[in-house]
Amino acid sequence: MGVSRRMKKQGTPEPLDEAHFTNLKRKAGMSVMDARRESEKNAPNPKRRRSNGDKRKQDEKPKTKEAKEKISGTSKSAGSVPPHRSAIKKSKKPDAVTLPQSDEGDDDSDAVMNDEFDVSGSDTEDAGMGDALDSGSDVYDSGDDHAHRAMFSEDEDESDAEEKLTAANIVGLTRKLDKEQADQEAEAAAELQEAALQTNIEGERLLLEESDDEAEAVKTNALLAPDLQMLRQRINDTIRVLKDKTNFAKYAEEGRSRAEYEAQVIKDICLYYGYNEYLCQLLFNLFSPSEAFAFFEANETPRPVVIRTNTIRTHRRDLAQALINRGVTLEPVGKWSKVGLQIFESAVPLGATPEYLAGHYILQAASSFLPVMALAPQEHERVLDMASAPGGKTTHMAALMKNTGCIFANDSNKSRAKGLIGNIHRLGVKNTIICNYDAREFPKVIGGFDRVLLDAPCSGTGVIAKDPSVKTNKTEKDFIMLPHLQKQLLLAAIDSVDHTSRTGGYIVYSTCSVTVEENEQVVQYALLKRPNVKLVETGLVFGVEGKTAYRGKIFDKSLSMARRYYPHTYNVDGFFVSKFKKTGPSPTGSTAGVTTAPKREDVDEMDVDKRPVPETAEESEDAFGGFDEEEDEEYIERAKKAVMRKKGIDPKALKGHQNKKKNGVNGSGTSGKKSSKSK
Ligand SMILES: C[S@@+](CC[C@H](N)C(=O)[O-])C[C@H]1O[C@@H](n2cnc3c(N)ncnc32)[C@H](O)[C@@H]1O
Repeated sequence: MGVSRRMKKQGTPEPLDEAHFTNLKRKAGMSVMDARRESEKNAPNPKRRRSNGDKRKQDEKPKTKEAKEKISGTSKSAGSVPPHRSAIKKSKKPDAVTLPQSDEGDDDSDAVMNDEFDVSGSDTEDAGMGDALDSGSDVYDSGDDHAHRAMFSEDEDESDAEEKLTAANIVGLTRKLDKEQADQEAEAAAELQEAALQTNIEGERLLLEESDDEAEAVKTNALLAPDLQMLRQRINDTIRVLKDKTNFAKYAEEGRSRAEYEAQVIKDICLYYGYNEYLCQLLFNLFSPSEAFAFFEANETPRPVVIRTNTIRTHRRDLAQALINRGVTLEPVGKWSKVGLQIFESAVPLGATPEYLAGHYILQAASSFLPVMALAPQEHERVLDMASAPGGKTTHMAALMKNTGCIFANDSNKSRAKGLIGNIHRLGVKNTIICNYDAREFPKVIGGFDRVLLDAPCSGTGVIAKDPSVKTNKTEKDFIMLPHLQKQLLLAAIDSVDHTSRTGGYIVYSTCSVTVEENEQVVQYALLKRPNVKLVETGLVFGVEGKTAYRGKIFDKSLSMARRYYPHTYNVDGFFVSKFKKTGPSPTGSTAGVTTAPKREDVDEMDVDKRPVPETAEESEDAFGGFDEEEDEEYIERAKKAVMRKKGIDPKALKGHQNKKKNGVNGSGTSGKKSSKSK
């Protein structure tokens, strides 16, 4: 009972409650985004925001209990839980600070990475919780070493001790929460009556087509709050009509088709949340109408702030203790991860603690752990991370491999690689080579990997809460171009793997998008083009099955082994994870095998620069690993010569030949030499 309410965790999460989402940005006549901007403007620091909490909290309540259940598809009896932000607060907590942006990004847009979270800010429902949680404060009191030792026990996943500790504090908390709930219910009952008057609008009226002027008025925030409420109510009502055949027969207006209702609700959702119509329809089609509504709602609130312990440098228990001592309120992210910590509140900037600077953790969204967990790279393997910047997953892989073996961390975007290099140095990763290729070319560069991760560039429809610009800037063209690139990249990933690998032979394909076009359809394409791979279980303990059929398209049955993650079901960023096993060589004519990986003995013989790498990116001359072009050229020349010598070619002889060609000289060696000298 109380335990689950109090200790609401990220891991294997329960569906989100609608009340949590509805942080009513619905100020008079404002779009969601504008209202958010407005509230940020008015509440620049957490303290101020919190002082407004009560009023907001009132606003946030769903109009009716019934409506709440309809929208979220859950009811209290069905185990609906309060939002994740209803976490424990210390009785005397220091002022919270705005948390920094994540160290990693899950799509190729920089905007995704620029979001800032405020765990105690306007999006939370913590009004009143401070008092309520007095009794629980000692669990998170940094002085209570015993409590935290128990919480982060040796095997990192012990929950017994955690529960005992929690139980001791739960009675007072439960009483307080129950009282709050009773008050809310009384209030809701009063509102119910009021709402019944307001919303008892004839279906005909609800479905009246808006004139262009009216639609424009919504866009320009000229509508008054009641109209926005009515829009929301109409979405609710239409969703109810569309729920199933019975409801349609019962509630639909005579003469109106399902398609008309659908068109209406899409239009309303676009206006209410600010999506372009194409994307709205695409996302709406993924779910049942009520689930789609929950998805759109979930995109309006940020996901929990999570950090990943860097086990190269520390243990989660020690890190947790160190951060608690600094006034951070946290708890393990869930049983599914041994390295994640969910941050509820922090008195210090998480991107500037000594532990952060010493590389003990990285800010990383919980769902970004999943592709690496599925890949499960082993010690001493050779692994390729095809699209790796800024390195959240590369550094996770390095930690799982205990800094052994070798990771090729590639990204085609040199400027994004700056973050990758920074993270690699900060986190003490030493088994990684950074490359800057278009990954479609990779099998021609080097192959024979034990495992490959393709965390593909994508539209970012899973991270709309982080980057609301996706709502308007992703168009039909993106959903043609991106899958095209993703398919090419996936084939290259497959062709880069050594199917005879004794320990591996695996490829993980992931995106932070939820569209079928970028996920199942890409995987299906690869299965058709590469009969030498099959899908296997990801090994992930939670997640919705991949789709095997979608809008008339039938996919391979094995796609059910892929996993989908949604903000509204797991309170994590939207994600897709699939895992392939390569069972045979790539077909002739494919990119595979053009250049295979050199054998270990050959690598040892190669002309390798053994000078120490600078400790930090700042020490480097430029951010891309400190190489300058001239220096680079020298290394390339040396490596080329070594390769030539191995092939039995005299590099000097070839140099003369090249110089001749450069100068357009076809004649005698003398002129070639001359030009070389003059140069
Ligand atoms: C989703 S992000 C990768 C995030 C990264 N895996 C992490 O965990 O930090 C996708 C990356 O793909 C890179 N990218 C886009 N097109 C590429 C291509 N053709 N070859 C290699 N990388 C590419 C982008 O620069 C971007 O950094």
